[in-house]
Amino acid sequence: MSDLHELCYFEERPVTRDIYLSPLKHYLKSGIPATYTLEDVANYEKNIENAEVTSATTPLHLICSNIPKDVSESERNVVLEMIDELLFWGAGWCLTDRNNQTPGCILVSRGLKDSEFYSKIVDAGVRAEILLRKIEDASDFEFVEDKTDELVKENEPAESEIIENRKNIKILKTNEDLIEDDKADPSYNQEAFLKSKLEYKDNSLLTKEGNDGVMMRWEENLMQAGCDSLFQNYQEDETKEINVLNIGYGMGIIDSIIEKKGKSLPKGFKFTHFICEAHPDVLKEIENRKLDQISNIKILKGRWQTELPKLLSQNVFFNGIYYDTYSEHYEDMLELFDLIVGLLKPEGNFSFFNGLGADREVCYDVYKKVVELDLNNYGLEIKFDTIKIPEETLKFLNDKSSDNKIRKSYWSCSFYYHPTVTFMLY
Ligand SMILES: C[S@@+](CC[C@H](N)C(=O)[O-])C[C@H]1O[C@@H](n2cnc3c(N)ncnc32)[C@H](O)[C@@H]1O
Repeated sequence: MSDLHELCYFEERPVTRDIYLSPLKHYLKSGIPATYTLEDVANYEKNIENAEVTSATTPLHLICSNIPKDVSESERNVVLEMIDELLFWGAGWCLTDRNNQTPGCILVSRGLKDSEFYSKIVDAGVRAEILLRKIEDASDFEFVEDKTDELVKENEPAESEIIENRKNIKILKTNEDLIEDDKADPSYNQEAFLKSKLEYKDNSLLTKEGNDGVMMRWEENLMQAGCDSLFQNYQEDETKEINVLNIGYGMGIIDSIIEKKGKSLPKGFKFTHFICEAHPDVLKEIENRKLDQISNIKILKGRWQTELPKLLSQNVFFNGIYYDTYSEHYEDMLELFDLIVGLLKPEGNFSFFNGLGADREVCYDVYKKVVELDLNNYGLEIKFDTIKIPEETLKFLNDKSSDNKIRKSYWSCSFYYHPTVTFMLY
């Protein structure tokens, strides 16, 4: 073990600046990388060069594993400064150790989720995600390329990155998974998805070839919460013309709930329910269910990217908009926000299926903040309600047995952050 790593076990108490922080600063300033791992040390001691890296147990992992349970206030401040120092020198907030844990995951498993240590990791994640996006945007311009390379080295995790798959769910991929990355996968690539065959079976909508869950019945109470958000302020609409838009029909769960709600509106309200859907097999199902023959339902056949701009020019405005698609990415959501601000009535509400980062709690918390910052840029604010995911649902979703019809599980958090978005200045 190196001297740097040894510091992170807090064997000597109390934890003071002199014993811990000063030497840590010294090691980092003298060139030891903040991402120097136990695995690097082991390879060095065995004289192994260019070893394939499969895990990264960094000083930040060790600190998170070893913060004493009985840490005093002054010790806590020193540990927080050590975390700050490591993050300043580029310690990766989302690197994974041999147990596939990030530093934040370790804090969660030790019951330290409500601590300042955890907040620091989450804030570092938010900064890194936003910075990376800016760098990606800036790399379109040649004149900034050299500088951004340096920034990437300093801030980008070396061996893992956040990517997204189905339903906008951002997942942390480690180096092993990255090799497997398949851009032609319908759960990742929208063009491939729209060409793939889908089938409705076992209370789910699945891709025929891959058995990936596009939509599943367990999300019913999340859809109920989504619908509740859309109708939150309809009483304030003086025109009494209530328009609700659902983007992505899937199994039509939220649409059935929206229809029921529409029927229960007080007399005098004129209710129209718009559904935007792009997949041919789902459009066929909509036809089979004869939804296009219901007078207050309007089906927008095509991708929202094509259909919603048309509404803008027709001056249609919405009391509620819900977004839940498949095989789209966070960048698509950012594009959608441009349209949301144009389509939402001033008292309107927007909500979406929130799978952003949901494969592990720390990523889910990072994206809870990232999306808030992005929406704030549009003059929108977001409120989250936490909904518990039942144990049996989690067990079913993560069941690896051959009986389970879904190929890949897409949910592992024991709770769901349900979002409701409104204009700040309303
Ligand atoms: C997860 S399902 C929606 C489930 C729905 N919320 C429910 O309650 O059953 C996603 C749906 O979005 C559709 N979709 C995917 N990308 C789309 C796009 N760009 N525009 C419109 N619909 C899209 C898919 O075909 C699929 O039917």
